[in-house]
Amino acid sequence: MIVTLTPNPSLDRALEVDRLEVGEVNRAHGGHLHPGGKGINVSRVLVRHGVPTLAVLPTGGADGARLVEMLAEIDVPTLAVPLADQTRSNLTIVESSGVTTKINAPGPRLTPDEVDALLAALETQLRTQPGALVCAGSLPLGAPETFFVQVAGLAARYGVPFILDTSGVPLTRAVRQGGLTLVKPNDEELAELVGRELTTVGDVVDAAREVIAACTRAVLVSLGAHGALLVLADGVWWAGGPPLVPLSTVGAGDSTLAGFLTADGSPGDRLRTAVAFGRAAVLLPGTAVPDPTDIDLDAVRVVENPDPRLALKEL
Ligand SMILES: Nc1ncnc2c1ncn2[C@@H]1O[C@H](COP(=O)(O)OP(=O)(O)OP(=O)(O)O)[C@@H](O)[C@H]1O
Ligand SMILES: O=P(O)(O)OC[C@@]1(O)O[C@H](CO)[C@@H](O)[C@@H]1O
Repeated sequence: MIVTLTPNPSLDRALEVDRLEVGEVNRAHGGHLHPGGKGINVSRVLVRHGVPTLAVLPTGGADGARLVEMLAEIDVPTLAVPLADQTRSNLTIVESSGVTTKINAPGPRLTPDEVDALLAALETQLRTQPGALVCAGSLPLGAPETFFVQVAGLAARYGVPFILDTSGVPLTRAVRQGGLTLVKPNDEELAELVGRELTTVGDVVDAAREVIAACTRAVLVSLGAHGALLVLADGVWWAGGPPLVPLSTVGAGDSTLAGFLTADGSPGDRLRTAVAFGRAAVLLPGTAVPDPTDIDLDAVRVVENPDPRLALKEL
């Protein structure tokens, strides 16, 4: 069983346009509505691939109720903590070329009691000793910057491996505190975390090793069209395949993480699966998540100890 926590879920609304004209009236020719938020997306993928999961999330207002209904319709078990404020909607605009523009709302403001209720709900699940806890996405207003530090403390108390996919100050605080099993940044989030530009494979590996020294056993760095790098204390693997023209890149990182969690075997095999899941996600519209039939492991090449001098853009 994998428990996910999404502190700031959303209804993901996607609109398709030929070309986005900024400052003009744009007419969409298609649209999609999906339950969203990074942890929720991980749970959605896990359900599709037969891995038991439960999504913990705060919800408020009509959109919050709709989100829980939509998750029930696709058999994603949820533990929803009620809020006085409203669950957010995030907007994606996808152009025919595959260029994706995303506008994320800040989300509801949680009261201190609601933050405590969310942590208490999570603790009820951690007591059952799930196989892992995945916390993913941004923090809503009112949640302290140390929110994931508190979550790490809870996970440690119950001996549950803690996997984190977030960014900015909440990520920095969690990394400083330690006690993580896996961190899943993209290259930009990792660059922000270590405070320098990352242009080569070696740059990413050095940055990931700093994170390993500080707080975690593994770092899975997604690189968009250039695949992903998995860095452990004793090895580095790259996996990727021919670039794809995306229908929507939203949630590709979440599918990547879910793919990694579903896979068995060597680190290279698990990375191959992760990248195949991410690639499958970009070929789906909105925040749709891949089915087993969408996964093409053969399209993914894995390289152990990739050349550190290679530019990320050359991968
Ligand atoms: N254009 C593309 N062509 C091929 N694969 C892609 C492309 N874009 C993304 N991917 C795949 O999806 C994975 C995740 O992409 P990315 O690094 O953009 O995730 P992310 O920034 O964490 O996304 P999100 O936060 O929206 O979930 C990549 O590792 C890669 O395997
Ligand atoms: O604002 P956050 O929490 O950082 O990201 C939220 C979000 O962009 O992440 C998912 C894709 O990864 C979407 O379903 C959702 O809209």
